Amino acid sequence: MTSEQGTALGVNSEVGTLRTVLLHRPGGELKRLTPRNNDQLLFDGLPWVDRAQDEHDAFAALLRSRGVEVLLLSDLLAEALTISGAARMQGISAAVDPRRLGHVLAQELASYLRTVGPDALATLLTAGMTFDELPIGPAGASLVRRMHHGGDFVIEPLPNLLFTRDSSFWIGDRVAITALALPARAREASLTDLIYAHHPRFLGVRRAYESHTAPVEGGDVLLLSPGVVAVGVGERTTPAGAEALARSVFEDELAHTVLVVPIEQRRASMHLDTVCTMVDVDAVVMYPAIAHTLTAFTIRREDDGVSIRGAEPFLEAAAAAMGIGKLRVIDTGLDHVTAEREQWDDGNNTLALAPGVVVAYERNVETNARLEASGIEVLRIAGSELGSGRGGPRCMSCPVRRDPL
Ligand SMILES: NC(=O)NCCC[C@H](N)C(=O)O
Repeated sequence: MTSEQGTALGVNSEVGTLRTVLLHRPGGELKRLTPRNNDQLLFDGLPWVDRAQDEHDAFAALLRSRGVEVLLLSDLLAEALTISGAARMQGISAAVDPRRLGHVLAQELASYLRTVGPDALATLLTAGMTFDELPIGPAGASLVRRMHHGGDFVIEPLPNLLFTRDSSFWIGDRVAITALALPARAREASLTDLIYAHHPRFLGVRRAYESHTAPVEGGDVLLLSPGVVAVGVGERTTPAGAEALARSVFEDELAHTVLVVPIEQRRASMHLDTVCTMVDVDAVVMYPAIAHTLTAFTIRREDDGVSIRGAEPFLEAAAAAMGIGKLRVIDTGLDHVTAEREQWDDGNNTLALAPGVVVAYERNVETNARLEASGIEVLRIAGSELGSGRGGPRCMSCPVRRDPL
């Protein structure tokens, strides 16, 4: 057992010193994006893939240079598929959809996938497969094969795997596999599920939010302080999802308070972490247009059930729940146009490596300058290609181990 394996995994805040993180180095799945499918696959443009990989490598290198252990999703996936037949079955059955492929093709595809080695299978499960790439004989009795175009997907690619924040998150010593709201992302959770179930690194790790009763995405979940969780409700996480998550974390004694934060249902603010992230134990960077209008419902665990208050101003409700006098907002103080541009480019989506130390996209010059003026150390990364999926450093990282606060 390595020393890392001997150290307890878990996360109880947004800012405790980051020790281990899960990233996904983008690969062949980004090469599937075309002007015809990019909207449906939730990208705003077509990234230059080699450059996106360079940018991602630099992000991973920066984290390593700061002492963070970087786990890569593809490596974990291939290792889990190598070790476990059950993992292979799980990955294959999530990727083969008989409703879309028909039974003939579904059976042929599943039989083929069972013969593929673990590395190749990991690639197929992430990058997908087109009808042209089907290695099995003529269409025969499959009407579906006869009627599809060669470039259509037999297995849909998962370009948004890059945003590891959304398909799982840790709360305390448990991991939650999320229920992703949109069809383009739903299968991502089958891969995080199989990794956490079958990779030896995660042996014995227990689950949070197991019921999956309604959509909850990790980008909407902020661990404001030990025991206090904020959950954004908007385009992705639903009110039912937030309610179910609250009940689940109360039952498992992972939190005593959940703040449910309504956010506008539009692409620019698809998750709470697109408008607000923590940069210190008592400080957030927030999109100025909403900083003082955001509200929250406060759900508390009580001896005889739960209580719900609100909605009240978010900053006050958060400070009260966290037991601090005030939650500092780093006042980006920007004019409307600059603030809107930098919010769109994920200026508010920072990843904290420790209290007061964050990773941010370099392009958000004004927001970064304001953060530094407030005493925050900003480690800049390039993101011109990575950002075309509309996600920043927080979206691209799932902390697995932070020092407890
Ligand atoms: N937490 C996040 O905000 N993640 C970014 C997700 C971007 C992705 N293209 C999506 O639309 O889901």
